[in-house]
Amino acid sequence: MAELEEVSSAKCFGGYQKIFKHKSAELGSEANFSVYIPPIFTQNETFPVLYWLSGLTCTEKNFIEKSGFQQYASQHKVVVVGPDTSPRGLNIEGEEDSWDFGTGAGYYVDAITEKWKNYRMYSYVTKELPTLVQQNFPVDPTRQSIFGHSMGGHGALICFLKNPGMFKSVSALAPIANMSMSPWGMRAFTAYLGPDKEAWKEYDATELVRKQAGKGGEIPEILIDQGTEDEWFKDGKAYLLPEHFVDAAKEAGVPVKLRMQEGYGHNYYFVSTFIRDHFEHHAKHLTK
Ligand SMILES: N[C@@H](CCC(=O)N[C@@H](CSC=O)C(=O)NCC(=O)O)C(=O)O
Repeated sequence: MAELEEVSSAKCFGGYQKIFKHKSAELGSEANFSVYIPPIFTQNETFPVLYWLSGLTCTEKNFIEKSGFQQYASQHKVVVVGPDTSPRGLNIEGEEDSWDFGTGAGYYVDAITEKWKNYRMYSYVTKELPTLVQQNFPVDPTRQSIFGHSMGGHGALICFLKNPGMFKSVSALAPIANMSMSPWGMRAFTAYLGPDKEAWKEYDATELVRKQAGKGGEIPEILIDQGTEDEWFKDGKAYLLPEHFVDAAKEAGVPVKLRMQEGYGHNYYFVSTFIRDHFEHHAKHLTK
């Protein structure tokens, strides 16, 4: 069993907000992740688990320090796990040069180019981390869901759509919903996946939802919130493109609720405002 080292622990809403580190086999580097454990009243009790994926520049800390989610995790009795956003400290040439590429910008894909071969956040999030969590924390592996913000919203959507049955539900706040058409996505996919755009489709939420035609009845409603004053969305900015995802989902018969939130930006003020709704969305699937 992989060894976990506790980095920090703080009591919060009756439960504990913790950070752990370990040596990741997928990433070939040390990796940190956060875990919120709700109050435990019964011995051997297990909880559903909700995976949170963060956006560009984030570590495992942004969400736990800025969103205020712990009160809802405590109330709904859900374990919440949040990984870092890329491998770190690999000394790859150029990995520290940009805020939206390299370190802090793993985009939840498994890179196939030689230079970025350690950037395997997709396998880390869908395989290594859930295994670690199931081995070390009181979770029920049959009740898992996933959500995220921006790059992490993209990550949540693709992890859900690529793994039917693994997650009970998905939601996203201001996701990068069509990576192949987003300037962020085009740069990252070219570097991590190479120039063949067919390979990009495997990690593009809009392309993946398009492929769900005929399976709509099996997919629970996907919740997406988008701020109208989001600097990556307003005035025709084409970084997020939630409308492309909604159109493709509609064609495929997949239920999506896109809520346009008047006046909100791309920041954690927006995330913290709507995070309660996202817990309620997932609790309907996880706690019944
Ligand atoms: N250049 C800025 C902005 C970076 C930024 O806005 N990051 C967002 C995610 S964007 C898409 O994935 C974020 O979540 N930031 C963390 C936070 O705590 O606000 C910068 O370098 O900060």
